[in-house]
Amino acid sequence: MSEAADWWGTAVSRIEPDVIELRGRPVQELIGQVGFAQMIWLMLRGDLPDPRRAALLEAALVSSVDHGPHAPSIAVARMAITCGVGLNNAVATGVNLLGDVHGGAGEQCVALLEEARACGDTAATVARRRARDKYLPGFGHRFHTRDPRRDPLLGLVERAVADGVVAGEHLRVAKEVEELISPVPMNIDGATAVVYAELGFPAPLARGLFVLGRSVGILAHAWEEAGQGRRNKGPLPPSIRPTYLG
Ligand SMILES: CC(C)(COP(=O)(O)OP(=O)(O)OC[C@H]1O[C@@H](n2cnc3c(N)ncnc32)[C@H](O)[C@@H]1OP(=O)(O)O)[C@@H](O)C(=O)NCCC(=O)NCCSC(=O)C[C@@](O)(CC(=O)O)C(=O)O
Repeated sequence: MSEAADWWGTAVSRIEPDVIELRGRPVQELIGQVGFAQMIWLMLRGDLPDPRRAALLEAALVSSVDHGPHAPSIAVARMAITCGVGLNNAVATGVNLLGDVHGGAGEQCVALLEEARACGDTAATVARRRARDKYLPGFGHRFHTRDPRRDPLLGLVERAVADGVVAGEHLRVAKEVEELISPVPMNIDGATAVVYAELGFPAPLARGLFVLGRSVGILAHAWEEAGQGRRNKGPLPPSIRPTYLG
């Protein structure tokens, strides 16, 4: 193959006149046959998951869709749309707020679970990590003392472990961490990280997958806000002035 043809060489898709193949499968065979969670798996990993694994992935995506205008990623998207930008800009604004502290901590949480698993001593791993940073990724919440998304997600993983679908090692370690830092609760980044790690997704994809799920809620909120017709809506009602500290 020539250097020019190799420039964007990809194993993800093959597009030729009248041909669209995604991960080696003609798109005609995918449309109407494959669910969106399966499609995400196929595109990221190159194969199709069995229905149990696809259902776990879908559950994690569903659980991270929305957390209302309290959540920074939702609030900024709503604010953005009132400034006259397009829906795509509003969605990008919300997605751009997902990071180490909000919605993106799944990446570091998977790494933490891997580290504890490899070390074989979760308490030692937690102590080592907390000596560097008092906040462990995937744990803690601004107002939930028990995140309502945790139990259903971990319950699904427990069932998958019982049925031999996943190994359960990341689940075990995550529960040990939670116990060690109790009462700090596991949050949604942590619970989805358990699912993604059990399914074998590399750590950075835990963040990428959270972005996909949350994009749905961001879009819904931006669309609703657009319909309310407010213009140039700031973070506070105009009657409330930030305290001047000068
Ligand atoms: C999330 C938050 C900033 C909350 O802080 P908070 O303000 O509540 O905690 P603080 O007041 O700082 O701490 C009080 C006491 O608990 C201790 N403590 C707290 N967290 C601890 C922890 N992780 N490991 C050990 N110890 C901890 C701390 O050391 C202190 O102890 P002490 O000093 O002795 O008093 C914090 O946990 C944190 O950075 N987590 C790690 C990053 C992470 O996982 N991010 C994902 C969060 S989920 C999300 O983004 C999605 C969301 O749910 C968002 C939404 O809507 O909110 C949605 O769906 O959109």
